[in-house]
Amino acid sequence: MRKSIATVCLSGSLTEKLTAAARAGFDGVELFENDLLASPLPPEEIRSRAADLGLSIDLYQPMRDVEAVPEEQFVRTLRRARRKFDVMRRLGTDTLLVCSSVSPYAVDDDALAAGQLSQLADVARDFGIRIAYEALAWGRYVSTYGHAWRIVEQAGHPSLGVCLDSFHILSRGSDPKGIEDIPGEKIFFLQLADASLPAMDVLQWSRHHRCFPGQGGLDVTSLVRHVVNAGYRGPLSLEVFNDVFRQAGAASTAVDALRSLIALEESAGISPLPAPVVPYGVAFAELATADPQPVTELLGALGFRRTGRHAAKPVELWEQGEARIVLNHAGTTRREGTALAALGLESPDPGAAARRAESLLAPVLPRRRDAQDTPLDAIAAPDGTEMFFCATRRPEHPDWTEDFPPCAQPAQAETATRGTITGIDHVALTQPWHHFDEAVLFHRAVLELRPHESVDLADPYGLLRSRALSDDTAGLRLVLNLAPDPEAQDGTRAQHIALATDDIIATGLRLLTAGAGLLEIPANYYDDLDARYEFAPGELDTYRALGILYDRDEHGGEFRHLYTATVGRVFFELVQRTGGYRGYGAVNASVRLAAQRR
Ligand SMILES: O=C(O)c1ccc(O)c(O)c1
Ligand SMILES: [Mg+2]
Repeated sequence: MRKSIATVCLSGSLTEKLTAAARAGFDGVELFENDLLASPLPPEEIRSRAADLGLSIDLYQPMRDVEAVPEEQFVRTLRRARRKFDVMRRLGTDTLLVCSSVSPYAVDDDALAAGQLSQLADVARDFGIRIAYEALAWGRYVSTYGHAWRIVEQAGHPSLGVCLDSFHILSRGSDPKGIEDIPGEKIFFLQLADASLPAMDVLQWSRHHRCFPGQGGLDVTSLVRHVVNAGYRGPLSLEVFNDVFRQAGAASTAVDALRSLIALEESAGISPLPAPVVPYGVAFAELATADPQPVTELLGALGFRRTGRHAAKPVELWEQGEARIVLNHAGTTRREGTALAALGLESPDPGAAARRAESLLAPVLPRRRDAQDTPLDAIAAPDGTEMFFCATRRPEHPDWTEDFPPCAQPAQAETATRGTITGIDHVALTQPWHHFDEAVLFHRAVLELRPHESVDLADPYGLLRSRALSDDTAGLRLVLNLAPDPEAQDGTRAQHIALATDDIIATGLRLLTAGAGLLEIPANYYDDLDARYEFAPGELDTYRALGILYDRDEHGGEFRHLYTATVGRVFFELVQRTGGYRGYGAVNASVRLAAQRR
């Protein structure tokens, strides 16, 4: 279907908004009146710029407080409407959105509403214009789509139809099934938005916390199915009021927006995409470092061994169990010290995974970083992290580990005790504030990961918003964090790699013996644990000594985890899950964050 976006979704001047929408690949826009009023360009100029960019102006909006008002007020409305119809003619747009009245002078009288909307539609018809009537969730008397449709039906005017807005319908908990009772040709326009849950006052929720479909908690997909079943064939148009998108760059917001419609068309069964290819897990995490010594010491203390060295570049492979760290000495600035630069995702079909990502507008990176490297399909995530779709030592695919010929081991590493680290449990990526919702949708759509509820974690100097995504068999887990202060030079900017261990105590002891810095957890935390749970004799003393944190879920699943000191922008978490524990120890986050602040 045609895809449009309301100018209110994007930041900047009207020209910037139009350019961003066109570059992303939209077909049209809804022009918000405020964007027109604030623009120095005459309507004819806006019309021709849009046309030059390949954009139609699909809707002009909003006109307010039209219906069910006293006669003298309605006369003024008609006068204003004639002027607006003239502007719309100059803009080359033929549909005007009218929101249901919020006027204190409005009355609860459907016949009056239908009569006045019909008179407005009469005038509109002379200009070749159609009126799309939308029920605002907070409308004075008309707040549901069913009520708006009854009034439109009663008016029976060919130039009057309804505008459906997924936010107003779903925020009120209306059943979208009834949409199928509206004739498709009377649905003049469809506006789509999702929103985060839980709800708040509906007007504030609508004006500040809408997001693109797939980023929030509303079932926009089913609503679209009902609208298409009703016979609607107009554009799918995004109308999102969001405080973050108002400030973020219009170009990236527009791409994020179009991605949400592409994913929505797939989920609603309108147009298919290449099938999702769910990764098995993390094949490797790549750390770029300007200062390798602290991080190699830490990897050694964790029991990793340097198993390979790139033939041509200062890049090393470190391994333990299925956990692999690529250490790139050439890849970052001094200021960063050490940072997570890339993730390898173990993929059943790397090529197919890349094609799906590309169909969802993921930026595709060159398949080889250098001429001699194994070709790998790669994309950039919204935060800039490079994501490689790869296969590790699977004969049917190019093997990335072949870029790392084995290197001689120092003697003591050969005799080291069995490693207790088995793989990478999850990776936590700190997101820039304006890419958080975008990143959720990106990973959900591209990797078919299921977003968990967003949680707000108390940090001593702010809040850390955190949202995990995983697949149902939990082969791959990503945690997206939104730091209170992304510029800060402390733990809140850090990315972290959580390593799975089958023996957290042995791992902790090994770190302690090696003299590696462990995060110090206050005694008060252990006094509280002691008050909440019963432990075996001595168990809690071990946790105290090693800084192990503990959580238990309602099914008796247990989670034990500890943290290393932070190196550059990176730290490691060691996690041991037992009894089917699926969470991330969120209850312990504030204690951990405070310790990292110290
Ligand atoms: O918040 C508003 O006033 C408003 C205006 C126009 C719309 O289409 C809408 O959904 C909300
Ligand atoms: Mg709307």
